Amino acid sequence: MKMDLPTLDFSKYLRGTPSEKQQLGEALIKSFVKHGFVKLINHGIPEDIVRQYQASTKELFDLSLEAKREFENEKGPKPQRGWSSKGAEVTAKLRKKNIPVGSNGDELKDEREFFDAGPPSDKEFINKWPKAHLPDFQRTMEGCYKRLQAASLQILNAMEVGLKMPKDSLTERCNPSASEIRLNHYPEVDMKLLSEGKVKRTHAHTDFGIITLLFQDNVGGLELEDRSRPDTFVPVEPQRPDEPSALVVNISDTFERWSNGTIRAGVHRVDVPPSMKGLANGLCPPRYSSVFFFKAARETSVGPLPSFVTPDRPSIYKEMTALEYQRLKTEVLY
Ligand SMILES: O=C(O)CCC(=O)C(=O)O
Ligand SMILES: [Fe+2]
Repeated sequence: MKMDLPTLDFSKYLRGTPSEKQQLGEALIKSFVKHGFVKLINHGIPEDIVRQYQASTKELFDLSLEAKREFENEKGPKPQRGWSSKGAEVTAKLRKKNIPVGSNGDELKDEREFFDAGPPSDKEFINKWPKAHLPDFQRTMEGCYKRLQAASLQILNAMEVGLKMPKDSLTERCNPSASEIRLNHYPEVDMKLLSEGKVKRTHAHTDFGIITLLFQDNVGGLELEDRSRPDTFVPVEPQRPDEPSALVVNISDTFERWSNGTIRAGVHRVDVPPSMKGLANGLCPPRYSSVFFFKAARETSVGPLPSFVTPDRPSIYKEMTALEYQRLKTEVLY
């Protein structure tokens, strides 16, 4: 079953007339309310940055296991830093619905390895880099980080326009930056393992931040929940090799909380490419994605914003800081 995920031309916001900006902002919010997702073309991130981001993703995971262990993430209730091996976290545990009765969910593994890095200047949760093996990687990632943070702020400004909120009333909650880069590698895998049902490339979940920005490769497999038919998932078209990069953006938990549940986080997962659905043998090709979790400043509240709380719609989420929320969520993963 296909779903038409809106593709919006973000240059209409970046370089448009006031009325084009307004239209884009409203279309953005409409898509987020309906799907929790949108695709943006002409997103303003230069193509050479996107290519560097994707090439560095592949280069990192091509390192030997032994090399990757030198910058491995330490498990715990805290922002993740460095490399996480296959099965290190159990993403499925982020969504209670995933867990069968009588199980704690530990058998619901993800067939993926990933890498996380926070703000370049982070003194609290220090980044881990593959310095000895890829000397330029850190500089490239820091460049990508800055450009993706800037793009995220522009998208959030466009959301303010769509929601008729004062300019910067949302973006002012994002300084200093606590966003994170996430690189994913889904290794080539036997279809038999994926067809058994317990192991997925990534089990269904929502992300923790405000919005998530994602560049995919040409393989396919990202799926989002169809809200008109809960618990069914539909594919997001993969990137076409001959077209400029499309940025996939989804609403994440912090925005759902800020909006007091009026704009819900997009539930998503990674499955086999659409052409391989239903096959129980053969090999599923490797896949890579380059992601940016745009987050609120650590001390900022992730409780509902006053403009979303009314006598008819009292607050449905607890007050806590963005860092407390991240600790709570990462604690569940291990
Ligand atoms: O690889 C993808 O397309 C999705 C990755 C994802 O959902 C995540 O890293 O949170
Ligand atoms: Fe995700």
